[in-house]
Amino acid sequence: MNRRTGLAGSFRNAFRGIATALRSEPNARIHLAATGAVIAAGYWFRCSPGEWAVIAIATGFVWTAELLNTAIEKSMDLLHPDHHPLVKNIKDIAAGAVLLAAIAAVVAAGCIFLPKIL
Ligand SMILES: Nc1ncnc2c1ncn2[C@@H]1O[C@H](COP(=O)(O)OP(=O)(O)OP(=O)(O)O)[C@@H](O)[C@H]1O
Repeated sequence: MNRRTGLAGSFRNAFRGIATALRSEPNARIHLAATGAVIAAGYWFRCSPGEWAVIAIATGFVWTAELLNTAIEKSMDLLHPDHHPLVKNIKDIAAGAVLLAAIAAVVAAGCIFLPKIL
C-alpha cells in the first residue's frame, strides 16, 4: 500500500483500473454481462451457499485473468508499440489464460445449472 495514497486511495485506484478496463476492453463488457446473467440465474434457481461459492470463485478467476491480460496488453503497447513476434507470443499467452479461465467457468456453470434445467 502506498503510504501517501492510503487505504481508501488504493481502493479508489483499483476501482478506477476496473473501470478503465471496462471502458477500453469489449471482452471485459462481455464478462460483465456474463457475470450479471450468472448472478441472476443463481437467484432464479435458488443456488445453495456452496454453489454460490463456486460461482464467486469461477467469476473472480475470469475477471482476474481478464484484468491481468489487459494490463499485459497495455504494458506491451507502451513498451513495444511496433509489431514483434515476441509481443505476439506474450499477448497470445495472456489471452490464452483468459480463455482457460472462461472455459473453466463455463464448465462450473454447466455443473451447477444444467442439472437444474434438465
Ligand atoms: N505489437 C504486436 N506484435 C505482434 N502481434 C501483436 C501485436 N499487438 C497485437 N498483436 C496480436 O494481435 C492480438 C490482439 O492484440 P490486441 O492488443 O489488439 O488485444 P485485443 O484485441 O484486446 O485482444 P484480446 O482479445 O486478447 O483482449 C494479440 O493476441 C497478438 O496476436
